[in-house]
Amino acid sequence: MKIFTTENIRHIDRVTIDDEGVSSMELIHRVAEGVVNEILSRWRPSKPTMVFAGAGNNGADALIVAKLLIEAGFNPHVVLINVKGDSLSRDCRMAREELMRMGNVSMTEIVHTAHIPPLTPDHLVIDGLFGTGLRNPLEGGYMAMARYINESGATVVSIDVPSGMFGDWNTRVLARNVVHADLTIAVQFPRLAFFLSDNAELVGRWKTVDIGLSRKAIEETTTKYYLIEKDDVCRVLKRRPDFCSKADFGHALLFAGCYGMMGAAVMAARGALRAGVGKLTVHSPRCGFGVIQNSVPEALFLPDREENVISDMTPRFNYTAIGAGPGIGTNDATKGALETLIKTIKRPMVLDADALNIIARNPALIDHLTPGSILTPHSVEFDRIFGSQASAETRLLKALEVAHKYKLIIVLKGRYSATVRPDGKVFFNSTGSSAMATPGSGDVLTGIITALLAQGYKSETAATAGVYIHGLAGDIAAAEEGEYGTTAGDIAAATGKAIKSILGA
Ligand SMILES: NC(=O)C1=CN([C@@H]2O[C@H](COP(=O)(O)OP(=O)(O)OC[C@H]3O[C@@H](n4cnc5c(N)ncnc54)[C@H](OP(=O)(O)O)[C@@H]3O)[C@@H](O)[C@H]2O)[C@@H](O)CC1
Ligand SMILES: [K+]
Repeated sequence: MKIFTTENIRHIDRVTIDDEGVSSMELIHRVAEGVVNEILSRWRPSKPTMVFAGAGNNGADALIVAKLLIEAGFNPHVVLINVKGDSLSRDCRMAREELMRMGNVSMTEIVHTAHIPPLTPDHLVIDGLFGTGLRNPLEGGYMAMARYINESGATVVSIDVPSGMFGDWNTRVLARNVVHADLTIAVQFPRLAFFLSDNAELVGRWKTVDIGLSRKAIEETTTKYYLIEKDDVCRVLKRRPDFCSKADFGHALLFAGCYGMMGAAVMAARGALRAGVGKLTVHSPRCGFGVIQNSVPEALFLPDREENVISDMTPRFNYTAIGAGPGIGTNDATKGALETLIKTIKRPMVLDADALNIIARNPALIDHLTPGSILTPHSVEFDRIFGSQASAETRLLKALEVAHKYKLIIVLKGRYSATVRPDGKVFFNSTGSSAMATPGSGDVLTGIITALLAQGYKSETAATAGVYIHGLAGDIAAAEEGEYGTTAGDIAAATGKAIKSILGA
């Protein structure tokens, strides 16, 4: 699914109104119906409800929501901001008239000074103060109103975006000056800001309401941001031919493990095997022999000459893909071995965990990475290499810059892992949950992506499909084991089921 910027959405909205002859009032009604359906599925009409409406079309949406709630038996109190009595947009004025025709509407219209009726924690707030027409971060009375709503402890449903938050970038915005929603119901599309962890507490849970914006305009409008969904992965995953052998599915090499961290090698190996690699070699220190042979007997074991750490990463065979990092530690011998590997290898690799920590200690290595190499850092690992970032937003922007500069694929791991490509495109992942915040989870991902690379998928595809498969495997595992009990082993074990469900076989 495309994720559009606010500017894109305004354009699509305009085309829908101008070319397809749908009136903006009709669109406002569709938004309001969608919002009210969500409310009716959660709360009874006896719920004390206050609707906050701003002067623009976000306010118009809110006023029609109030009307529909009254029709459904609710008794909402409406607070409408109409500075000096003449600031309402045309649609907001029409929505106000439509609401007032209901008669007996309980309303406070703020014209000069704000006097807001008391809000209690028992209240349901419908937040239609500001949507995508926000020009600057909230100040003065608007800011005070957002804070008042937040401090009330009421349950908040925001229309389109939490008021005070921009749909795209929020570098200049302070969280406490934005309405904190429990549920945000976005018009047609989720916003870029929803996928950045900084905004999670503002957006709450989110849903979209389909208001039938122009299909043609949606198709024709280009964007750099996407949400990866099942169909996208299904389209790129190749089905296996009837006549095939393991030789058709590549030979991957994993440099993984050290004394005390052999489990990371096991997790990566299991992920790779469940992701369909034809042949897998695990290169670990000698101490890992029994561990690998016993727990992943399907893999070949290649012992390092050292007992406890990897000291040599010279590939002795033309492997179709190499992954390095899980559990290797940052010992000097391993550091030297990885540096040599990075400087000599001419094909894209997957680098994770301690491989990233080693790069962080010698950032000049980045220049030697083969274009198309895939780095899979979580936020701390990313910052160690590319410098401390103030927010998830600046981290994403930095990732875009370095992915372009060094021609790398960077997977920023998190709730919505973002795969950032050299061409400036960002693919947010839609699968996975907090159940995957468990040791070894990232090692499984390294194994999956390395296995896809080994099978001949391009780096970009291996990364985005790998992240989706990994998240779906996490969802399948969590359905059995729950958010506390899911382990990396469960995620690895569910990887095959995830691929099966994507392919629909
Ligand atoms: N996408 C779609 O297809 C559809 C979208 N729809 C809905 O429309 C919403 C967008 O509506 P919108 O453009 O009227 O803007 P909105 O957010 O209501 O605010 C504008 C008002 O705020 C004011 N203002 C701005 N910044 C301010 C500040 N810092 N401090 C104080 N004031 C400030 C601004 O003042 P002005 O700039 O005019 O001086 C103006 O009065 C969108 O989010 C969605 O809910 C649906 O209805 C139908 C289909
Ligand atoms: K809003």
